[in-house]
Amino acid sequence: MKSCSGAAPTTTNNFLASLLQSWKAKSGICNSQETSQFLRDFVAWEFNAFLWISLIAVTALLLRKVFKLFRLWAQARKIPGPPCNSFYGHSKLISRENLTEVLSALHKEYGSVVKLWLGPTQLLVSMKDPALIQEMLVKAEDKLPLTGRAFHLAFGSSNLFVSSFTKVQMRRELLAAELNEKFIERAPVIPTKVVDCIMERIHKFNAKGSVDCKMVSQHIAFTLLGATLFGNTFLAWSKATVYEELLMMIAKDACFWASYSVTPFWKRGFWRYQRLCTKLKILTQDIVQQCQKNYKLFCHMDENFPNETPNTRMDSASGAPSCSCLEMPDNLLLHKFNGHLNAREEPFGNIMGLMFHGCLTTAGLIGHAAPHFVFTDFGIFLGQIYSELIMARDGSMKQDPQCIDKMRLLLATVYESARLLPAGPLLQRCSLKHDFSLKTGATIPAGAVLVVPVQLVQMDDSSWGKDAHEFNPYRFLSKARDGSDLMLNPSTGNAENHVHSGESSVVLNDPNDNAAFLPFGSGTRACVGQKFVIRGVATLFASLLEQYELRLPSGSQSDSKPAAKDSVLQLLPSPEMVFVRRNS
Ligand code: HEM
Repeated sequence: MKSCSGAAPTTTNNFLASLLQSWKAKSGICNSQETSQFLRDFVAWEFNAFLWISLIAVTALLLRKVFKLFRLWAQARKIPGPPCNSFYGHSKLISRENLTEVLSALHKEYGSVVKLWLGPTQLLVSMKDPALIQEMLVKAEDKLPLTGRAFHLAFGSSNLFVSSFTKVQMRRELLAAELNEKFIERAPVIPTKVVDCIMERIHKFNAKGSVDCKMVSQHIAFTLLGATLFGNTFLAWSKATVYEELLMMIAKDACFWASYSVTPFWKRGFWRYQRLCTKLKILTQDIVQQCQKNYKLFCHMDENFPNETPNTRMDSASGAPSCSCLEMPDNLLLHKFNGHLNAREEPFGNIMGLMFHGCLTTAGLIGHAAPHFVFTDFGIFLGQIYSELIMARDGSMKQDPQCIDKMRLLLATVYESARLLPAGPLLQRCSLKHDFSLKTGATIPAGAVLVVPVQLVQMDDSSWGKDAHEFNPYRFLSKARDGSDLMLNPSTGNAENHVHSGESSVVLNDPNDNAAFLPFGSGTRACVGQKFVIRGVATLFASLLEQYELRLPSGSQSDSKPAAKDSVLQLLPSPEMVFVRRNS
């Protein structure tokens, strides 16, 4: 039979044209009315098919969800804990502040693993037994999407703080290698120049009289992190103050905006917040460009000035105070660390994320450690700290880049400060796809949120002894093998002898040997900055105490208590302090 249209389909791939052609050929239909009828029928048929497929897909999806939910409910019945009485679960009863108290009461009643329904689909499982916690933190690799969401909203798509372990793994390894090897194993943890710069700022603060401990801690943390990530260029960067202010403003609102499950585009406040984040991005770009410019320039000059290191040349160019000791190279992290971005990543997202997390947490630690060095509180304790300092300054340790390792009591004080006031009240993990079996035989169903109430675990008598709630850095020190006398507690009164008795009389225990030490988390997603931060903060205190005595303003008493603010736990109200300059 002859084709009526007279025009053959232009390509064999054109499904509709060929279908029409063969239909016409078969039925002998030639006029345009019938053709358009055919097209209408065809579109209607396609549309119906589409609707059916969508309906089937949505039903399958819903059934899957309902099945998962039933499974969650069934599995959760086996975990001890209060039942979910209302549709809203227990979430209405819990505020951010009292969640630790709620979990504490539940653990007392139900044991070391308890469930808490936050809503009909939201199951929280809390663990308090250190051995179980260690097992869980090693096995559970993914984190809750909320944290990643806060970083994503503020700093764009980046993959250092995201939920999935596979996405974060490579960056973690690069960062850990940079922080641990480069700084800790080959050089003093913080170059003298950074310490000098921080001390210079403290002199300025001090000129105004008493200082707010929080403000100084924040500033120290910011300078430490900035110099670590951006090198010497950061110390002379004119926009550093604005950057610090922006970072703190973002910290105030980050969790609030991330808590919306749908990004609140309709809120004006959200756009204000976004503008702050954009400004931060522009400033990060600025400092990164400056670092790269300086680095390229000075590397290029290498051949012409073989006697000068890139850093000494950069000092004079960047205007940073010059110093003869080992220096931190500019461009740290920027090349290696940022060199593996994929197309969707915000180029500075990881750097901003690190500045954000590092500054807040490190400031919290410094702010909590500082009151322990106040002169009036611990006579014997401070005496020992000063003895360590004098030994480090005058003795053989002076030229030793690892000398901070020998200030054991100082390091133990930093550990103890981190133990008593961790950065956050909870560690969290989740297992969205698979059930999670513990050695005890208990099964945590997929979809449950796993949490560790860090404050409870770190102040538990069974892990830390009867003085678990007290400040006792000596718990991290133990007797040296040579059998010499040992300091255990300042109240014994004989402790002073030990520091004078030589370097080897006490040994600093690795705090991570105690499974209940969790200020930096543990397992596959533990904090990458732990080693660096502990030694960095101790180094800063060593310099500070060498030059200053810390005192409370006359007539004032510190009655600060730990409370959550700006995404971290901190002492509130922030204590005031006076730095009294020591005689040489
Ligand atoms: C006193 C200071 C700090 C504290 C208390 C702290 C604490 C923490 C905690 C509790 C976690 C979560 C761990 C877990 O869930 O098991 C974490 C994660 C992390 N920290 Fe820190 N941190 C500090 C400083 C730093 C610094 C200075 C850096 C790097 C420059 C850093 C890099 C990271 C990274 C990259 C993660 C994410 C790990 C992941 O999700 O895989 N931290 N930190």
